[in-house]
Amino acid sequence: MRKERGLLIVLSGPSGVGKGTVRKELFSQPDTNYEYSISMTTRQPREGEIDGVDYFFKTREQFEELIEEGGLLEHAEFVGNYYGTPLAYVNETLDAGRDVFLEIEVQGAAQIREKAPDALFIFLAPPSISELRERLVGRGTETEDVIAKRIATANEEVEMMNLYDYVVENDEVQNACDRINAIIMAEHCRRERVEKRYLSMLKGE
Ligand SMILES: Nc1ncnc2c1ncn2[C@@H]1O[C@H](COP(=O)(O)OP(=O)(O)OP(=O)(O)O)[C@@H](O)[C@H]1O
Ligand SMILES: Nc1nc2c(ncn2[C@@H]2O[C@H](COP(=O)(O)O)[C@@H](O)[C@H]2O)c(=O)[nH]1
Repeated sequence: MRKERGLLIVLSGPSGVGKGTVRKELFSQPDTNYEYSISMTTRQPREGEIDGVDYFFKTREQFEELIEEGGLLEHAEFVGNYYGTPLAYVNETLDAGRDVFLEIEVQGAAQIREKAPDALFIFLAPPSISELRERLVGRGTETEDVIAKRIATANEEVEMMNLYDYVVENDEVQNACDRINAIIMAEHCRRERVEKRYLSMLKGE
């Protein structure tokens, strides 16, 4: 029997909204049924970040080679650094029938919308821009200058939220996780219904 291709789930939203926090919480749940695609970046590792766990850390030369070779599903330059999704891992995992979860910024999500319009697009939104700023400052990983650039970019990014299938407010981490799990479950049910309808149409029922 033909194996159903997995679902590509794209979680996007401004820097500091809590994408990583929500994603880690989702993946800490024992019944999580999707795989996380580890991104590549040219940014310097933050304290405690591990190569191959948080990111695959690359030089600009290595990253540009990957772009040339067509090794990335999408990539973007964000506040001075490259970020991108390895293509082979995503394809192999989806082909094996497993769902893949991407946590990326909005330019990359827009590229995936072009290449894989049947992916599920979720925008994680902050309660307000001032709360977003507080979260970025509170995280304490960027300089004031970089925080200012990320906030300026966030103002443009929130304009894009109407292009997404769903907008989830990250007020409380657990609420956001519950909403995302419900959206993914509903999407699977919708796809199953469409597939059944299509098969019965083919059989002439
Ligand atoms: N619902 C929430 N309420 C309060 N603080 C939160 C919430 N979600 C995340 N945070 C905090 O906000 C900060 C930024 O979160 P996180 O690093 O997960 O954001 P991000 O969207 O992944 O950022 P980036 O895109 O820069 O990687 C962290 O200090 C985190 O603990
Ligand atoms: N387009 C892509 N964006 C990505 C990817 N991996 C992470 N990101 C996003 O970049 C910013 C900055 O990340 P940070 O770790 O430096 O704070 C943030 O919005 C990430 O979600 C990717 O593969 N492609």
